[in-house]
Amino acid sequence: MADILIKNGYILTMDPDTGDLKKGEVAIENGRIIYVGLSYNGKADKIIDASGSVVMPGLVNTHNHAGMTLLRGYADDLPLAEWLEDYIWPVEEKLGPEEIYAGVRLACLEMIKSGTTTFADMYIHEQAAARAVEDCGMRAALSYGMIDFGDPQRAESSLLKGRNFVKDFNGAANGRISAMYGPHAPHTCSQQFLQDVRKQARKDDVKVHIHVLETEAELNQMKEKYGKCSVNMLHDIGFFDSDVLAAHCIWLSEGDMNILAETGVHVSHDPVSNMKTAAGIAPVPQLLEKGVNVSLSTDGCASNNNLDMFGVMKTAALLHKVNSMDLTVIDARKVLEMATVYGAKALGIEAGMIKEGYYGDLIVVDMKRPHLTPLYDVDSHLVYSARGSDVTTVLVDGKVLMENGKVLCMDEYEIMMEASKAAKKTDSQHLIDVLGLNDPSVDQ
Ligand SMILES: C[C@H]1O[C@@H](n2cnc3c(N)ncnc32)[C@H](O)[C@@H]1O
Ligand SMILES: [Zn+2]
Repeated sequence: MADILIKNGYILTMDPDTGDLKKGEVAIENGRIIYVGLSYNGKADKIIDASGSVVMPGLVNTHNHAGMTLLRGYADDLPLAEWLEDYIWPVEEKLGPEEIYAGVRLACLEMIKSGTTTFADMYIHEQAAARAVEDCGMRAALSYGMIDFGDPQRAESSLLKGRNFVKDFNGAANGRISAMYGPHAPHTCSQQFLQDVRKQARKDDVKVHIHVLETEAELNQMKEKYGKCSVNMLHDIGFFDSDVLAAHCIWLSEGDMNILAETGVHVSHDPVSNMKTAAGIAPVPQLLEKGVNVSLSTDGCASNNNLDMFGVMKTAALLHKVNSMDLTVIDARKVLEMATVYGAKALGIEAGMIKEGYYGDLIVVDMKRPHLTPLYDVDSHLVYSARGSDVTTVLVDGKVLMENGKVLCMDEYEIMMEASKAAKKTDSQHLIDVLGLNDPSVDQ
């Protein structure tokens, strides 16, 4: 007997072997998909009616700093280096594990409500992020953000934090959490430190998550320091392998792209963040052409400023069309693949497709909405017309986290209250109390 049977939906399997099904059924048992087809022959404990909806794999957001929901709108419209160094890094010092827990809970709530089932993260106090992920039921690949700035003592303490995180959380939450090493970037970490991290990751058999060539300033700094760009430096020290997830990858030469393709590095593309911070435009069509696995991501909430992967999908498509002045350069199906299949591949998880044996990580998108009417082409609507708020039901690991728009795995109001309270730790003079935290008549 299946645990859950989803009926009457348009099944966007994203699986080239089966193709999509205009009206199909998906059965889930013990967290895994056990049937995808026209009609399931067995019984199920629970039926989900997906009439008028698309059933698709949950979206995979491959680069986030989830705790940064607390800094949403804290400092905007500033040059990237100034934004990070003068605003974000100093205020992060004020945030402890309890605040980050509240911020990541808020991030998870926002992601679940907009159809993301898995995310990759790199941040401070990451054990608090792991706790939040464990509590809410999402899937995540988490890493402790490590920076040494060339200071051997910082290198040692950072690596220790990273190692402890991997030891404590890789495989946690019944396998929903995987741990990665998260050296911040080639210009904030010394070469020695990057080598040490690389060695440790191989030893522990876990993946590595890093920012690469987000800004032209990084490119110039690297050339000055090493006489070569970040990609060449990382390649020369043997850092690159198919277990590396590199975020941004904007300032790439043709040779750099070839290195990423040859070494099997996965690229996480953050179009909304890159546009907002004016970091540049990653050469995504060229990377895809060379066979690089490019997935999609929001980046942290402070540079986006939300975690809606539907917005990211649309932006990715539009950005590369206008940048190349060729609207065939990236189509809706390719964008959907990047947000599902390629994301799961980057993180090495059996998800991103509705396929027998894969995790029961899927979402239901309601198509009975004015902005989705009429319906000729499902791919087109999902990428160009839909929004995260069209997602009604979300399953992760075969558990229903949201059903018909109601979040079951947490109390929405409480999460917003706790995050708003945590945001007070920033000491910002600009925080506006919309939830009535300071009103004694509001139950706290
Ligand atoms: C893990 C670390 O990464 C920082 N961080 C957040 N957003 C960006 C970005 N766009 N580029 C570089 N670093 C970033 C966080 O502020 C944290 O300190
Ligand atoms: Zn980032």
